[in-house]
Amino acid sequence: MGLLSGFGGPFVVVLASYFLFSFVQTRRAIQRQKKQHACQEPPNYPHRDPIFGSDLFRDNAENSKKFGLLDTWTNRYKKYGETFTAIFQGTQAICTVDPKSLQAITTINFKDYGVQPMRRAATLPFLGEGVFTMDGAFWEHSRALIRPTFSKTNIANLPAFEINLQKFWDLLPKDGSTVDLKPLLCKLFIDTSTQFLFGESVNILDVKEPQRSQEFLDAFHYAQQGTGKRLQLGKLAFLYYDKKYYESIKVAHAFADYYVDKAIKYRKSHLVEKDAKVDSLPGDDAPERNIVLLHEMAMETDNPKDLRNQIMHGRSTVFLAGHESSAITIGNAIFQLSRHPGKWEKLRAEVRSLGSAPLTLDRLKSLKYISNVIKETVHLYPVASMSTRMAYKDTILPTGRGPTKTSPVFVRKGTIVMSSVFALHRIGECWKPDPEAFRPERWEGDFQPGPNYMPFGWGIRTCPARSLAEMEIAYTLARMAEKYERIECRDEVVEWVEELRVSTSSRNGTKVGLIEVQSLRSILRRYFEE
Ligand code: HEM
Repeated sequence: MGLLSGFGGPFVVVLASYFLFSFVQTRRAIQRQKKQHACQEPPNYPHRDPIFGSDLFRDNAENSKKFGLLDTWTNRYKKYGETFTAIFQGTQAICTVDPKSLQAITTINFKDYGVQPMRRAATLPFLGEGVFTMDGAFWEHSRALIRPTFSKTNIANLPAFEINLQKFWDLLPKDGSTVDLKPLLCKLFIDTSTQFLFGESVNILDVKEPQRSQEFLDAFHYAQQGTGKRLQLGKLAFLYYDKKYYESIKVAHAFADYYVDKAIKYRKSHLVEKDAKVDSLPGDDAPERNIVLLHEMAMETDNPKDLRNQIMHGRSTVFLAGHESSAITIGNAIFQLSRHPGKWEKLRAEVRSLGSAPLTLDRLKSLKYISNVIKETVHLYPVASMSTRMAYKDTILPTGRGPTKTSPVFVRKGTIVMSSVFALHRIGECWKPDPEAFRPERWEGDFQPGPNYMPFGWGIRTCPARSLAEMEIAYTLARMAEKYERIECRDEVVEWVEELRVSTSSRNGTKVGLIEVQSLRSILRRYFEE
């Protein structure tokens, strides 16, 4: 005791001096780097609580409750500038929608940033570790697992998709009465993506189908909703407790495990087949088989946990990505087209110009207006509306500050860099004069928004399924155009209202009346007969 009290004073002084010295050294190093790169300071968000940023947190929560968080962020960028600093749950944050900076984060300076610190803990109970939540070697391994499948299936399996589409038609009213397309489109893509992922569809479109699939789906959506809340809570995710959330996770995992077991059996039998083939005569070609993502992954690993994680994984899981993003985007496109009958007619005229031959991939690719409708839909309503990264080291955002907005911004290690893709798609000069208008025509000619447009992400972590998704969306719209003369808006609320979960969608769905081509003819026939 005496010894401690004897040394206590000098020890504290030495320790304090050490910290002071390191602090001064770090500040000097930062100043040197700032000077070397001619960095400028971004403006600060006017916090009332500059330590924890609790005012910003509360403001976000209140606007989220009023379904106005996306507009709130857009207005903040308009007010404080395209790049400004803030405090997010006690951590320094840089909020930016500067296109060149976002481009640098996702390409040349990719390794300086990561997603894991924000995503892993919040998503772990449900999604485990996988391509969506991890960085570095783990992410590279996960991405490598799914890459071969996406490169082979860039070409969507349209005949298989058509089978599901036929079942989808059966669920739609034939008499033009009001229907909300949102949940039905979701079912269409659940069947499509489970076919692609597991090799067998859960057949949720089938009205006679067992309630097991519905039970899984409800559990999946509940767990997904809880995961969305945990992501919003950020560092405070551990405070989130909901018994039903954990029960839902158990149901969803049990469902996934069934398919994982099958995939592992497939791997074993396929490896035996492969060994047998070594002894077979040359020229014995393997029969054509459909690509099943889980089987492709099972050929790379036999680790059940690894496989389940890849199945369960958020946007990256093929499951969530496959069924949600495309379904939401088609719903949003119809949402707008039902409010713009002239544009629906233009889309139909383009599809009619192809004649009666079946819709092949090449024919789909020639449909420029449909392609522009898709681009415009994800411009207005990006499914991934927010993007967040953390700096793993001291680094630089190349532009964004200074009088000409070309001066770099210094980013200290541990800073969160937050971006609103929703705001990015509204703020840039290229969107003027009508960034909020639904105008597929803006994509005609040589319009190139470059990094002002990132609905599928950008750079190294960009969506690997972009072509697949675009083809499936184009096919669905083209087939609807063949079938429906008119799509009437039946929403009571005219505006699009946000719903923020892991993905961003229309809170009020897409309520429409679908007027079939034939039924219009028969109405006219009846009219003239009378
Ligand atoms: C309209 C449809 C879609 C949109 C708008 C979309 C958008 C995105 C975005 C923005 C990202 C990047 C997220 C980030 O930066 O962290 C992403 C990643 C990803 N998407 Fe998509 N996606 C769509 C459809 C799909 C589909 C259908 C699949 C699979 C069948 C898929 C699989 C993935 C995967 C695996 C990743 C993770 C990439 C990585 O982190 O390395 N997406 N998607």
